[in-house]
Amino acid sequence: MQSLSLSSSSAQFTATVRSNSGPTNSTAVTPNQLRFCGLRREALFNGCKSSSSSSSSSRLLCFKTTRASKVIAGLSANGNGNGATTKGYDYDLVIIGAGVGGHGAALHAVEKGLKTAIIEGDVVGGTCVNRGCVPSKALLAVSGRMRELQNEHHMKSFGLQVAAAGYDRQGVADHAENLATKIRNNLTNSLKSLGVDILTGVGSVVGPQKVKFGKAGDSETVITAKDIIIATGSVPFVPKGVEVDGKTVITSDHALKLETVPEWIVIVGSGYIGLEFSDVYTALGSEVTFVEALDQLMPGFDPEIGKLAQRVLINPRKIDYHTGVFATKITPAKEGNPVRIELIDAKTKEPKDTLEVDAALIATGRAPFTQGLGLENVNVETQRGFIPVDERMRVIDSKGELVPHLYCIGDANGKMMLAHAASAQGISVVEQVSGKDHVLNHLSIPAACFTHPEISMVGLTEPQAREKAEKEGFEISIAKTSFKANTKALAENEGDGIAKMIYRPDNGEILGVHIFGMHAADLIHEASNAIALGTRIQDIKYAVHAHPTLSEVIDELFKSAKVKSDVSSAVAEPVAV
Ligand SMILES: Cc1cc2nc3c(=O)[nH]c(=O)nc-3n(C[C@H](O)[C@H](O)[C@H](O)COP(=O)(O)OP(=O)(O)OC[C@H]3O[C@@H](n4cnc5c(N)ncnc54)[C@H](O)[C@@H]3O)c2cc1C
Ligand SMILES: NC(=O)c1ccc[n+]([C@@H]2O[C@H](COP(=O)([O-])OP(=O)(O)OC[C@H]3O[C@@H](n4cnc5c(N)ncnc54)[C@H](O)[C@@H]3O)[C@@H](O)[C@H]2O)c1
Repeated sequence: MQSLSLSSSSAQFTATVRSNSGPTNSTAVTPNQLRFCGLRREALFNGCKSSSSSSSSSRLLCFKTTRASKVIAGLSANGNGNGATTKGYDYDLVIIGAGVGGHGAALHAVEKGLKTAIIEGDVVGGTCVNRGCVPSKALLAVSGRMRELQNEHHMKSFGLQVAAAGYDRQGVADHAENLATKIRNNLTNSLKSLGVDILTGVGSVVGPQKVKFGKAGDSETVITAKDIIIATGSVPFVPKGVEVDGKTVITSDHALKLETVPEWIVIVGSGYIGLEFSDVYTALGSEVTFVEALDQLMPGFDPEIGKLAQRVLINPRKIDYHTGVFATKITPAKEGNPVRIELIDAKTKEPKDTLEVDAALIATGRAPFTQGLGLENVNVETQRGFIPVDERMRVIDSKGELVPHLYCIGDANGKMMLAHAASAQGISVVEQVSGKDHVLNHLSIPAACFTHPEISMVGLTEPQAREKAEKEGFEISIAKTSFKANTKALAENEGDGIAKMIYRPDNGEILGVHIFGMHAADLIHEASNAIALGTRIQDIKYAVHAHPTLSEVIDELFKSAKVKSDVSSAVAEPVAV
C-alpha cells in the first residue's frame, strides 16, 4: 500500500515555502537551517514501489521552518512572486508535482499572469529529468557512438580506421547523472526566475480548491487556489511474483545508474524502455534476452515498422527472445545462484521455460503515482490507479461528474505516458483556466524510441487506421519512402530506414506517419505539426526542403501520396517579386 507519509524515524521534515520572486524572500529559512534530510524517495512516498535507491538525485532537499502558513499569507497579501492572486485565494493555480508536466504548466501559467505555486515531494524534474528521458538519452548517446566505433565495416566504408573502442563504465554513468543534474538545475532555475513558488513537501487535496502540503501530520500547511492541477506522474510497474533487489533484478530507476554491465541480462517487456536499454546494453557488450508477453516484439509499433526494426535492431545483435510468455516469478541472484526467471505460456498459462541469467530488467510499463492524494475528499475514485479525466483533463468524480477547478495531467491520467504529452496537457489546462477553451489533439503528439537507428511515429498505426476507416466508411492509402534513396542518408552510410504514411486519398488527411531510420525522432515533427494544424497532403507537398537533408525523406513521402482531389487550398496565386 502506498501512503504519502514519512515513516523514517530519522527524518525530520517540516514544510516550507520558497518564494522565488527574488533571492531575498527568506521565508524563515537561514542557511544553517538548510540541510539534506537524507531521505530516499521511498521514504517520502512510503510504500510506493518506485524502487529508487539512494542517490543525490533522489534525495529530498528540505528546509526547517514552522512558519509556512504565515509565509503563505504574506505572499498572498503582498502579491509577491508571479502574477496577482485572484481575490480570496492564496494562488490562482497550484500544481502538485514538479515533473515535466507540472513544470510546463507552471511556466505557461506565469506567461498568462497567473499567480502559481508548485508542490514537489522529491526533486524538481520528476521521472523524465531524474529517472527517465534525460539520463536514458545520455546512455543512448554513448551506445550510439560505441556501436559506430565498434563497427569496423561501417568505419571502413568511410575510409576510416579506428582502434578497438572501449569504455569506462563509471564515466558513462557519470555522463548520465551529470546531464540529469544539469537539466534539473535548469528546470529549477527557470521556475525560480519566473517567480513560481516551489513548495516543498507531499501535496494532497483536502477539499474543493484546497490543498495541503508538507509532512503528513503536524506541520502541514493548507493553501487555497482557484484551480488545482494534479501532476504526480508514475513509477515502474513491477508484476506480482517479481522480486526487485535493485542489483540483479532491477527497474529503469536502477538501470539508469549503470552500476554494472551484466554479461547476460533478461529484459522483461519489449516496449520503449526494453528496446532502448537493449540498445545500451548490447553496445556495452551484454547479451540480451527479451521476454515479451505478446506474440511479437515491440507490439506497440506499427507492425511493418516493428518487423523492419526487428531486422535491424534485434536480429544482427546479441539478442534473443521469447514471445507469448509471461515472467511469473523472478528471484534475484543470491548465495552464488543466478537470477532465476520462470516463464509461462501467455495463453495456456502452462510452465514454458526457466532462465538463469546474471540480471533482469523489468520494463513492463509504469503505474500511476496517485495514492494518498486525498481524492476521496472530492469524491474521485481512480481506475487502476489512474485519475479519470475528460478530453480537457478535467477530473471526473465517481458519479461521472466533473470536479470543478480540478485537473490531472501527465502519467497520472494515463492518456499518453510521454514527457511532452504531460507538458502539452498542462499548457492546455492553463489555456482553459485563463479563459480560452482548448482541447489537445492527442493524435498529433509524436513519440520516438531513441535506438540506433531511431523509431518515431505520430497518429494511427496501419491496423488502427484500417479499423477506423471501416467503421467510418472511408478509404485509406499508404505511401512509403526509403532512406536508401536519400543522398544525406547514403553519405552517412545509413540507408537502413523507411518512412510510411497512412492517409485518406479522398481528402488528403494525414492519419499516421511512422519513421524508422537515422534521426527519425527529429524528422517526425513535420508530420505531427501537419496533423496538429490540420494541414492536408495536397498543401504540404509544395513546401520546399533543403537539399541534401534527411527531411527530403518526408518531402518524398508527401509528394508520393496520391490524393484524388489534388486541389491545394494553400498555394496562392503566383506573385511577382
Ligand atoms: C527510462 C525512461 C525513459 C523515458 N524516456 C522518455 C523519452 O525519451 N521521451 C518521453 O517523452 N518520455 C519518456 N519517458 C516518460 C516520461 O518520463 C514521463 O512520461 C514523464 O516524466 C511524465 O511526466 P509527469 O510530469 O506526468 O510525471 P513525473 O515526471 O513522474 O513527475 C511527477 C512529480 O510529482 C512528484 N509527486 C508525486 N506525488 C506527489 C505529491 N503527492 N506531492 C508532491 N509531489 C509529488 C514526483 O516526485 C515527481 O517529481 C521515459 C520514462 C522512463 C522511465
Ligand atoms: N522514448 C520514449 O518516449 C520513452 C522511453 C522510455 C519510456 N517511455 C514511456 O514509459 C512508459 C513505460 O515504458 P515501458 O517500456 O516499461 O512500457 P511499454 O508499455 O512501452 O512496454 C511494456 C511491454 O512489456 C510487456 N509486458 C508487460 N507485462 C509483461 C510480463 N509480465 N511479461 C512479459 N512482458 C510483459 C508488454 O506487452 C509491453 O510490450 C511507456 O508508456 C512509454 O511511453 C517512453
